[in-house]
Amino acid sequence: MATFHVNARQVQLQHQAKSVDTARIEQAVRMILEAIGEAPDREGLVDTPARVARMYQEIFSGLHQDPRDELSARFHVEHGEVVLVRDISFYSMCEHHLLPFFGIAHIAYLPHNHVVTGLSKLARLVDVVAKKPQVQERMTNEIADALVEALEAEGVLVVVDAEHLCMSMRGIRKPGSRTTTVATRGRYLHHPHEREEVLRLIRLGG
Ligand SMILES: Nc1nc2c(ncn2[C@@H]2O[C@H](COP(=O)(O)OP(=O)(O)OP(=O)(O)O)[C@@H](O)[C@H]2O)c(=O)[nH]1
Ligand SMILES: [Zn+2]
Repeated sequence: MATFHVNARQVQLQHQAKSVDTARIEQAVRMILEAIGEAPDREGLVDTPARVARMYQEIFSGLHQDPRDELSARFHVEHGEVVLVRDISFYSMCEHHLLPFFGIAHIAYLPHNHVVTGLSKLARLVDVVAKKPQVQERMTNEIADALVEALEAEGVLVVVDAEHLCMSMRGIRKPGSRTTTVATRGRYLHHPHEREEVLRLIRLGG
């Protein structure tokens, strides 16, 4: 069983590697360098298109992955109350400017029938939804939906807090401004006091 799991993951990684057309990225980066008035063949830039292609392969690796696959490790525990993992750091790329936005995600869920997933899997889930051109609201909702769909979680609360470089280093230029997004599912939609309790637990980490 464990062996199959590893093999499936290797297949998935091979698929990921193929899903980014590195040759086209290299051509495109070269064109951008020319378009901004640079000399792509000068010493410092000659390897840059290939470097950027390798980097995009890494930072956009979530594009062809199903977030729910990250939650395939499921087991029973004698625990029927909330599970909260706080302060999961992430880096994503804003789909409007292709500049990073980065921060932390907090994930809380109420297990269905005592079925939980591994704690690290929640962090893997954040990485998969972050590693593609994104907006923060969609990222937050994709995390919540994966938990409902894969774990049938009775309730989910996801809070994402991030800084967007497209607001800091260009445009409106407001470094330090932070954006908080929340996605609520299931029981927490209808039981505000329970939702408030989870938010209180999240604040304990602050
Ligand atoms: N809602 C939301 N907006 C985002 C996110 N990331 C970037 N944006 C915004 O996307 C918008 C794009 O606006 P446009 O007017 O098309 O682009 P722009 O002229 O570069 O806008 P400015 O950033 O205001 O200079 C900007 O207001 C960004 O702040 C995100 O994750 N969520
Ligand atoms: Zn942006």
